Amino acid sequence: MKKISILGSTGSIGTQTLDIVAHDPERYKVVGLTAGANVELVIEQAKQFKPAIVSVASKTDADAIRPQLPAGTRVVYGEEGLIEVAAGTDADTVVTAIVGSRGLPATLAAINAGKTIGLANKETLVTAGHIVMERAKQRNVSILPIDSEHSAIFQCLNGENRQSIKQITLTASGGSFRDRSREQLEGVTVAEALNHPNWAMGAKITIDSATMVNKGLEVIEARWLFDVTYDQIDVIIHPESIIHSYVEFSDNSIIAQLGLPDMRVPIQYALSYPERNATPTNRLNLAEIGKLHFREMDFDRYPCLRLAFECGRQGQSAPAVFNAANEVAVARFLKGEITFLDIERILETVVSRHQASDLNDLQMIAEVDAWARRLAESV
Ligand SMILES: NC(=O)C1=CN([C@@H]2O[C@H](COP(=O)(O)OP(=O)(O)OC[C@H]3O[C@@H](n4cnc5c(N)ncnc54)[C@H](OP(=O)(O)O)[C@@H]3O)[C@@H](O)[C@H]2O)C=CC1
Ligand SMILES: CC(=O)[C@@H](O)[C@H](O)COP(=O)(O)O
Ligand SMILES: [Mn+2]
Repeated sequence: MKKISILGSTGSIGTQTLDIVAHDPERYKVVGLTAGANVELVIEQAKQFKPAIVSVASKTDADAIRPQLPAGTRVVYGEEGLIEVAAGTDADTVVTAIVGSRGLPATLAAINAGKTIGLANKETLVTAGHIVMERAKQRNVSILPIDSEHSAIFQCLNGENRQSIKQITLTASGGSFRDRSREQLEGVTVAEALNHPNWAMGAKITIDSATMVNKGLEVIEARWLFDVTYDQIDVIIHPESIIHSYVEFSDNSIIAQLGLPDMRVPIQYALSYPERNATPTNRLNLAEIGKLHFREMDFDRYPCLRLAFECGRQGQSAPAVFNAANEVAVARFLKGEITFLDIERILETVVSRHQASDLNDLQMIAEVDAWARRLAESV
């Protein structure tokens, strides 16, 4: 039986991970859960899955939920609580499903403790890819991608010689506004932006998908996970999200991974790797679908993707600044403080005012992250 802790169990990835666990209770046991604001849901989850430890955002929440949890459940809170759940249990695998770079310290703590990482939280790799990957190598820890594109690539590379990779191509749905011109983006609403054509996901990633920042983060994530150069990474628009990504090899052969857009497949693969287990998902029927479509990426239509490539190529602190500015801009858009197009204006302003420098530790990362956030709040 595999023991699992989930950081961010109340979110889209967190709840789908629990769905996989509930589908296979003989194979998986939950030992730790963490929530942010949604204490009602984490209470329900704790009653159903009986983890040894639960973390919530604040001491007030921790004190309030303690009497409602199964007897013996440890309740912790805050940043230290997250780290305790990430590193202080007998979990084999820690699923990182918190949104944003705030997940970084707990992810590193889990790696330090020798836990296998099921990585959904792409912002951690964008912010500190060099530190995370180096630490994982030192500790001989596997980082198994949950992000659908990276799970696809990981599956395409199974048994392949990494030296034979010619090109990795990430597929992008195009997001909520894929059929609109840039002029038609003026005045779009939050509700429209949250209406993703293919995937039901948390609010932040859904907005990132619409701006194409999500694909930018994924380009940087792929650079670290698969140790390839930015020249080896390409993005193509594929509106159906059936081909989740593909790899071209030195002999011009291409291997792709396909499936219906359902995150429970890549989650299951990360939990069961190197085995494959059944999932409670629907099967793909290509004859029923009939046609799949592809379009070349238009970097003028999606300037945030161009900026992400530039930040990735620049390296050092540039990706961390790009990520932090984006987290603030998206939060401001979701609160109705700025327009959709202001997100990219903020990103461009913050990135252009940043002088990239080396990031050697968490303290330096925290400082540059805070600088970018302050500027993104004030633009
Ligand atoms: N959703 C998807 O299909 C995919 C998501 N990802 C990545 O996975 C990660 C999670 O995404 P998703 O599940 O959509 O996001 P959600 O917004 O649905 O969930 C985020 C989770 O993080 C928790 N959280 C938020 N703020 C805090 C905080 N301050 N302290 C502690 N916990 C906090 C939330 O808790 P609460 O709700 O209790 O406040 C929730 O459990 C992201 O990095 C995303 O990019 C990658 C590929 C696909
Ligand atoms: C499900 C998943 O992995 C998301 O990151 C998804 O890729 C978002 O879709 P697009 O960014 O392609 O619109
Ligand atoms: Mn993805």
